[in-house]
Amino acid sequence: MRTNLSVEEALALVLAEARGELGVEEVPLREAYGRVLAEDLASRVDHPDQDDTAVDGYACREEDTWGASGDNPVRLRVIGESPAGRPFAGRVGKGEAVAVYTGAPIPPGANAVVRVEDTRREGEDVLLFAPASPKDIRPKGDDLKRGEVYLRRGDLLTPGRLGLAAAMGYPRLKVFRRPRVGILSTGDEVVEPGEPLPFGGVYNSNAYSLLGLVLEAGGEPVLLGKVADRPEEVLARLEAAGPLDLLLTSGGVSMGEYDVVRKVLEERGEVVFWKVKQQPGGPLLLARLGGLPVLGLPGNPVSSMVTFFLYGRPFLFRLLGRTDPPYRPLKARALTPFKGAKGKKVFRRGVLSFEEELVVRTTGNQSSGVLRSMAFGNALVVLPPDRDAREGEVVEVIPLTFVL
Ligand SMILES: Nc1nc2c(c(=O)[nH]1)N[C@H]1C(S)=C(S)[C@@H](COP(=O)(O)OP(=O)(O)OC[C@H]3O[C@@H](n4cnc5c(N)ncnc54)[C@H](O)[C@@H]3O)O[C@H]1N2
Ligand code: MOO
Repeated sequence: MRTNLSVEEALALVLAEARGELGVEEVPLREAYGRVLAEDLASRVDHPDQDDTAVDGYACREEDTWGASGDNPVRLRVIGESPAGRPFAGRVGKGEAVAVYTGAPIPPGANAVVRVEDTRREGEDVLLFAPASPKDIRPKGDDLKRGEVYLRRGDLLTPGRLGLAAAMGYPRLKVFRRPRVGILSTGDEVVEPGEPLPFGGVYNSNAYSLLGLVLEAGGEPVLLGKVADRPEEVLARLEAAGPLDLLLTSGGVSMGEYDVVRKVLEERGEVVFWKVKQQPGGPLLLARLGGLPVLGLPGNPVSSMVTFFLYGRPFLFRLLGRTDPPYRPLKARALTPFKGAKGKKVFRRGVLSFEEELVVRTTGNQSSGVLRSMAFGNALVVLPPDRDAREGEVVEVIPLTFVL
């Protein structure tokens, strides 16, 4: 077992456990939001499928309308109309116009459109108070070209991409199966919300903050409850859970020796590393149980969230083959001081905002037991080992991008 790793070494070992490929399933568009695409999608259509109008107005020949103005209107003869979905059958000749509505095909012969608000209808004729513009024509394939790949395997299906898949003509999409992530809590003091809280007890918040994080990262959380101090119980709980792609445990990693999960992992599995030079989250543990990767997250509520965000989330992204990075560091000016730690990389919680430049303020009490810092912070402030940040200094921040 390795110990006292740097954050980078630990992350590399965690990612190395994200082996193999998730199965693929086909889902209708309405169920595909937030899933990860398992195939490249080439457009089945051109969009628009022919030149069409971007405005309501009259399609005509641009050269017939030059010089049109309020004082000097141009008169054209209206020979028909082309609503969206019902193209005009004829051809627009010299001195002629066809009434068109946004999204309608431009009739042959026309090469420009004048907006309806720059016109006045007079029986069979229309008066133009401005010249027609070719800029209000959207060329065929402006948005999508048939055969071109716009969405790729590994792309997260955001609202815009779901719409794009629909626009390309796909009713169903192949997506990766959601990784199943078991969440197991330990600790005699841990009690489910709703139960009476005994003296010294604490409600099981970790299970639910982790559930949210797993969902947000594209996983399927499997709540395994809390285990008492019996190894057989842990194994029975895991067996009943069905197949998992990752197991998260929370608690019992700092002192370790008496902890049931640690005992099971050492006796039945293999501990890859324990302890990372970071704060919070120093006692993080990585193990294997059979083929199952296990992240032993520290019990403190902030520590379990931060370690999942830094290691569990990238693990799931890797397993899903996602094309977007799990987090994107930025630079921001610290408007409050942030305290570092000796020999450890530090992740403080801050509120990031834009006030002429990106700025970040502390969320206040930075104890690993104060969950409010994760509930109301929107960024981690990253300090290298042995470094405090003074007020006014530029620091690295990782936005907590909970996008789904
Ligand atoms: N002598 C030392 N003590 C501690 C060390 C150390 O190095 N030497 N490390 C500290 C650090 S850092 C952390 S983080 C914690 C990690 O503790 P454990 O993972 O062993 O977790 P517990 O002791 O079981 O609990 C810690 C804390 O978190 C609360 N907790 C636990 N589970 C939950 C849950 N599901 N929901 C909400 N809160 C939970 C628990 O009540 C404790 O308050 O160890 C330090 N100690
Ligand atoms: O790492 Mo412990 O995570 O600070 O309280």
